[in-house]
Amino acid sequence: MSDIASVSLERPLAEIADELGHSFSEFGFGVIRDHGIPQDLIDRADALSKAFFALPEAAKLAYKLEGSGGARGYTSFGTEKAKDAEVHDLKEFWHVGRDLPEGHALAEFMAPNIWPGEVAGFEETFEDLYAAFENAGRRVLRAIALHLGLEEDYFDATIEDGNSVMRLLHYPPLGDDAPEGAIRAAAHGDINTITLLLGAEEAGLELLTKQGDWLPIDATPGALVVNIGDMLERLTNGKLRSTTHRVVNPRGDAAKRSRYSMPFFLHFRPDFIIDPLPSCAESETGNVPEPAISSHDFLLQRLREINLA
Ligand SMILES: O=C(O)CCC(=O)C(=O)O
Ligand SMILES: [Fe+2]
Repeated sequence: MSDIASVSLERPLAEIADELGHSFSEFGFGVIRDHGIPQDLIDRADALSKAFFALPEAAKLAYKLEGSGGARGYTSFGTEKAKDAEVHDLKEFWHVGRDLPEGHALAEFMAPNIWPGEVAGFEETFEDLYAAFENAGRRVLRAIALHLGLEEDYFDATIEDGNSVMRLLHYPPLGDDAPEGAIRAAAHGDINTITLLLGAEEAGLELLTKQGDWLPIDATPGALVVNIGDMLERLTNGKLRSTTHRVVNPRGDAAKRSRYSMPFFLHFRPDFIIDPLPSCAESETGNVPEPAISSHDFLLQRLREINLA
């Protein structure tokens, strides 16, 4: 078994497509260097995320939108629970989504963003980071398209105006009062198309291999960890794997430190129909294709399972 691929996104896509594709088939994960998201933007975003989570709980709770499924703004510690988990995750987070112009045909699927007034520069910085994540994600999907034998730009139209969500995550230092068995992020698969994650150089992220072992993911500082979500797994009839992963609690001194990370959950357009690709038929993957479903309906199904809708 080879290792998780680590590739430079500056290389010609045709050269990296299969290396990445095989890593996504075997592990569901790949590491991307030279992803084009400027380091100074990442540094600013990190600092602002830390500044937000350092606010008093009451100030943060003012940005919790009841009944919105946590799609925008703040979700407090002790809310999200992985599918089938007994206890909640040890994390709090903030969601930034796409801002569509008023009257846009897809506006009904995407609530407007809210911004914490206490943290100067938050809106501008995270709008920029959202756009930078999108560009990197589009390029990764072009490599995936080549690997699948599709036109390079196949995915471009499928993600245009998609309801991708950027999550700023804070796992506080471990308290003594955590429920038995609770971990920073319990084992789960991501729901979306692909996820691009910044901050994985801080230890804790692990994936479940096909053989059933937990494999720590170690990323070089500044690299993007990319994983396949359930929607792309369904479209490719399991050829690309949406792999179960988790964030374990650190031991020793690290337990006294917070962990911060920033996943970008790249989504298809809400009206994109996830209909398994003919090139990923049962004869190729051994799986019976799932029926077609719109990306929006699929998302709703899954959010209900994790307590967010
Ligand atoms: O914080 C991390 O490293 C991973 C987070 C994650 O898997 C998620 O939020 O879906
Ligand atoms: Fe995840």
